[in-house]
Amino acid sequence: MPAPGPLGPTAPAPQQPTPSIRPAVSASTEPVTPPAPALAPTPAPVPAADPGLRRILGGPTGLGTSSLSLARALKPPAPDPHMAVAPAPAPAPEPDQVPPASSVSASPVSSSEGPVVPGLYHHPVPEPDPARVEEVSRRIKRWAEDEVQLYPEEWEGQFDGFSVGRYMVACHPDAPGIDHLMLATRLMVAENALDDCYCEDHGGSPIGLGGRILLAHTTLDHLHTTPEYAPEWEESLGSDAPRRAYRSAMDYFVRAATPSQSDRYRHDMARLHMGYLAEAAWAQTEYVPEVWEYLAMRQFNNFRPCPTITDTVGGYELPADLHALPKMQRAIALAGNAATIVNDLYSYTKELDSPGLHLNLPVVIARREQLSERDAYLKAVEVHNQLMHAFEAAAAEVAAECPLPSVLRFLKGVATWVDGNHDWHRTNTYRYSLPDFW
Ligand SMILES: CC(C)=CCC/C(C)=C(\C)COP(=O)(O)OP(=O)(O)O
Ligand SMILES: [Mg+2]
Repeated sequence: MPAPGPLGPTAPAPQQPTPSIRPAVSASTEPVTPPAPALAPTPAPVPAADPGLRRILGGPTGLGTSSLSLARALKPPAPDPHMAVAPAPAPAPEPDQVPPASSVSASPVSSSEGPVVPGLYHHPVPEPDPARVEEVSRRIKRWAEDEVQLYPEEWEGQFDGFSVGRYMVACHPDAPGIDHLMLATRLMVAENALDDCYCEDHGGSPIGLGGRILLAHTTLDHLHTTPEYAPEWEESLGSDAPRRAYRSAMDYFVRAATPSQSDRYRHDMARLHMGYLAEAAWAQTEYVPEVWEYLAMRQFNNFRPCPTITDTVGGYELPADLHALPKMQRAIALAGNAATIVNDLYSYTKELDSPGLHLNLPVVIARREQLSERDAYLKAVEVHNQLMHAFEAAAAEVAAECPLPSVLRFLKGVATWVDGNHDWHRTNTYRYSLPDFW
């Protein structure tokens, strides 16, 4: 098997570097002025004619206010020859029309396979481009098996059942091509490998998790140390599947991203790892947190690192100072929280069946608020819906205050990721099934 990707300046190049996504400046020789993003040949288009963006941008509503909408004032996007043609979305309703059928599901069945959680506020997505899904699925399997030796043969069915190709194509419809999609797909696989193998049901345990996670985190945020100790660290990075996957996926990512995008990702992964540790500490002491405490933990043990790479995957950059705006941070946190509670709802029965008490929002609400399982689940749906509405309001606020093309495209990308994430959970009937509450 070939060796995994490089660790930095002294390490060999990855096996299949993709010339089209090689950055102008090597990640190891970061200039004072950040280089242009390697994957951003063109400035971010302004996707304002899209109803999805109108949803994010919001603007005043009510009779006679449509001309005030920020989204309507913006130009439509320049056509992108690399982008898959998605079915044209339906036009946004005028204020006196009925709201889009997309908003709240009253029926447990949506258009394609897999029921929607009844009452869940969500937005259906176009069917992901099948050609992209097929190619991403083919390439990710080659990467998992040949480059990082991710799983033993007997886990192959679970890898296929995860359907990560469909997941990432649905979440990143604006990716210029397969190489960009692969950046997100490798990271998604690596993140799940670590969660499964360190924390959950593929050999994971809360005991000693802090040490294991910290060492794995150095695949993303390298150890800088003396020549005496560096070789042992370098060797450790190939010593288990999660570390091999993190190291390789990050290596590809760093080569494609700007330094500040890579740093953003490292920071989000540190947040994620802190969340894993809180969850593990509570499992170890059998502590059932209060609902707000659970929500705080789940804000860290969260999908956040996935939507926040939407600009790198889209081939442009949201500048660091705009990403850091408090209102942008709020919008990102709410998006991550809504997306993560979607997981709690769809994985509820899977987690009830797992050994021990697996915390998720319905379980914690039932315990802490003395509600029946059904009422607690319905309350968790309501919490999710409030988070989604809060995200959309927060995103509209940022867009109104800072209507720059990169900001608008980033917000749209995050919203699209949230919708694609919901759709993946809904359609992944291999992995998830709904409780029988309706
Ligand atoms: C992809 C990514 C950043 C994952 C990090 C955390 C994670 C695995 C989730 C937010 C999903 O939640 P959970 O661990 O409950 O996953 P399953 O329900 O087992 O699918
Ligand atoms: Mg879950």
